Amino acid sequence: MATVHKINEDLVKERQKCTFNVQELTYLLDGGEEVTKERREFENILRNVKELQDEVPEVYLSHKERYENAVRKTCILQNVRNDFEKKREVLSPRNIFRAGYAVIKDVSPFFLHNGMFVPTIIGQGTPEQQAEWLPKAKAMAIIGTYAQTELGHGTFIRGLETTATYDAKTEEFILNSPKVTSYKWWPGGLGTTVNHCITVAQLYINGKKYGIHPFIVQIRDLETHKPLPGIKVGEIGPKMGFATANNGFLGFQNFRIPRKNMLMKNAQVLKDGTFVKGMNEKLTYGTMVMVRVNIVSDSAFHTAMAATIAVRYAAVRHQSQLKAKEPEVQIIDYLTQQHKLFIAIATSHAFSNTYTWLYQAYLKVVEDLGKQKQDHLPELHALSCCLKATSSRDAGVIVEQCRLACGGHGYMASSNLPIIYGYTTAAITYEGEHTVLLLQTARYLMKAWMSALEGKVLAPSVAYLVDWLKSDKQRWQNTPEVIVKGFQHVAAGKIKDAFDAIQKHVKAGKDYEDAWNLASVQLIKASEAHSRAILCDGYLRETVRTSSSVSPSLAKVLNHLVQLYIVYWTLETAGDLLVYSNIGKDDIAVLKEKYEELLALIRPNAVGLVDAFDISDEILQSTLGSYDGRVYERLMEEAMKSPLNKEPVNQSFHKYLKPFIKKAKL
Ligand SMILES: CCCCCCCCCCCCCCC/C=C/C(=O)SCCNC(=O)CCNC(=O)[C@H](O)C(C)(C)COP(=O)(O)OP(=O)(O)OC[C@H]1O[C@@H](n2cnc3c(N)ncnc32)[C@H](O)[C@@H]1OP(=O)(O)O
Ligand SMILES: Cc1cc2nc3c(=O)[nH]c(=O)nc-3n(C[C@H](O)[C@H](O)[C@H](O)COP(=O)(O)OP(=O)(O)OC[C@H]3O[C@@H](n4cnc5c(N)ncnc54)[C@H](O)[C@@H]3O)c2cc1C
Repeated sequence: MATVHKINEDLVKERQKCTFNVQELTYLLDGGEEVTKERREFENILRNVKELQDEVPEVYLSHKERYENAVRKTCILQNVRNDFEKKREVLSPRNIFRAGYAVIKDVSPFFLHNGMFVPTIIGQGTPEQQAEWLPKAKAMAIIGTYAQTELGHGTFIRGLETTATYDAKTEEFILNSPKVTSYKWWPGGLGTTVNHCITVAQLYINGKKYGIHPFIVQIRDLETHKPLPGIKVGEIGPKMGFATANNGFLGFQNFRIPRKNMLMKNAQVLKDGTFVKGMNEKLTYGTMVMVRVNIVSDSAFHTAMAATIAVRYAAVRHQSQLKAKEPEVQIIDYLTQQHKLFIAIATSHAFSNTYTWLYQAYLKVVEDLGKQKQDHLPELHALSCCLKATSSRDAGVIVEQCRLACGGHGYMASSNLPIIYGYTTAAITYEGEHTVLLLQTARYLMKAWMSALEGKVLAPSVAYLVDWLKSDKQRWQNTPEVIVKGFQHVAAGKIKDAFDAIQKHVKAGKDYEDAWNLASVQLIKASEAHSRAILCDGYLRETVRTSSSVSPSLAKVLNHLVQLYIVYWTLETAGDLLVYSNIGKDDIAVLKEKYEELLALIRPNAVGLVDAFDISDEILQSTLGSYDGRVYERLMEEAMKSPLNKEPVNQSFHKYLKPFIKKAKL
């Protein structure tokens, strides 16, 4: 039986100070008591699977051993999940996603199977194709990934070079990678794990190019796992993070697949080679929209993980004296520390709340598309791009801030903060590079601005442009509602400036594309300001909505958090607000005080707030952040696991050091 340790006294005291019911907040964040119970039950089962406990910490394994261990454990995880789902409802995707971190220390080599392979079959396949592939994929009788990016192109997917040439005689597509830059590069699990993939390739029929389309391709033999003839596949090697994700490369040489393997929900190729266009060619990009929406939720979770570690550590850690002759204080009592950490808690809440409404908007668009309606698709694309970009970027900054807030110990692998940073920061690039996605939103914003000038009715997320044009700027008040309006004024002002900059360049004789490039720094700033306005507005609205259905003590704390988020960003962007809104210097001075008051109000609830994220020690895997706060004992226990501590004298002493020292003495 596992030894039960005493909880650190500081943490006990912190938990006694908490003014709200932690469990109530956990249920709220999970989306209901039932979801929490399901999650805890599943995590508890995993906790007791002996084979999932690592004898040697993963960090000491070689690249190959680490991968093999990850595959072994992912297979066990999948079996446990299957058994669980036999008896009960299917687990919610978020609960599986979270539990995965308790098993795989980094990123699973099967990540892309559930994350993109299965969703692409659902989103891009016809009912017949779904009937053929989905049961096998869901049961994991076939394992797949999403192979889009190539060595030469990741962002500009219209420029992909893999070709799929239709041969009407045999009713097959012939896949080829004509150049080294045409090789697929990056797909998770592709290296040595998957036997299938969705390949995105340029379609050619009778010498004519029809753009990029998704194809299901079997790349390895199901029995021997050897690459099929005509397939060149392998792993791309070590990266900054994603150590066990098994990212791979893939090339095709005259590799034939049947016609039915092109996913044809949108566009089709008939037997005789006739190409039937879909309702909108951008629907081929549908899986990316879905994943971008999910990244907002992932960012909330990664931020919550880092906040949990750093807040608990800050409560346990004592360093320096505030006053001479008094004991060293808990570092959480330094206001600068609260400034670093409480925004991390609030940011996680901001992203969770944003995800709640964004996911509903996504479901509505999917439902509409089923009825051949696509009116809300451009707005969803614009929102998912800028919110993916901003949430992943903010999460990266916050995780690093939490690491720094843990001082030297934050640099230890055993704090888990370096690994969390590795996978958080990857999301800034994957699924659409940060700047590129901001520019996609800017494209939408420029059109919206033009429509606003023409007096047209705008989509809800940009309706503030019309208000801004119509009304005088509202008299400033330091209330959350007016500050949110202020963020909208900043966004509107920056959108107008970027638009005017483009017009100026065009008037000076530039092509629109060159004018766009010349204005693009302003365009991304406009897009960022739009994101911040959307985040603050959505977070405030969701908090007001939920506050009426929770206990008054919890409503109060949620209100402190949303205010902190809004005031924090007001002070961070005060320069912009001074330029574009009616805020005055005196208002800013008042808000500085308000910010300090909010830090003080949140202080007694800080540990309770991170406890409410309910992230188990197995998922956190952090010497600094465990529930019991045995920071120093755990640091020492983990250090003792180093293979270098297993023998009193390392052989390198006899081989190298001793002769070296002897020589030095002569
Ligand atoms: C329940 C919650 C928890 C869930 C847990 C589960 C976790 C799951 C995790 C998931 C796994 C995570 C995966 C990680 C691994 C990473 C994988 C990858 O990275 S896959 C590869 C991703 N690649 C990209 O994202 C490529 C980025 N590039 C593009 O998207 C495009 O090339 C571009 C949008 C930048 C440009 O496309 P292009 O065709 O050149 O378009 P234009 O710029 O000319 O625009 C034309 C027009 O189209 C509109 N548009 C563009 N994209 C879309 C879209 N997706 N949907 C709708 N409309 C779109 C654009 O707005 C333009 O409109 P217009 O009216 O003409 O202005
Ligand atoms: C960890 C990880 C996992 C991944 N997993 C997968 C996967 O499973 N499947 C898959 O298919 N892909 C995957 N990818 C690839 C990923 O989707 C691409 O790397 C990403 O879309 C960025 O494309 P790129 O690498 O071509 O960057 P580039 O586009 O070459 O970006 C380089 C720079 O150029 C700038 N730039 C490019 N175009 C423009 C523009 N139009 N305007 C202004 N600036 C521009 C960018 O802002 C950036 O600063 C993964 C990547 C990573 C890092």
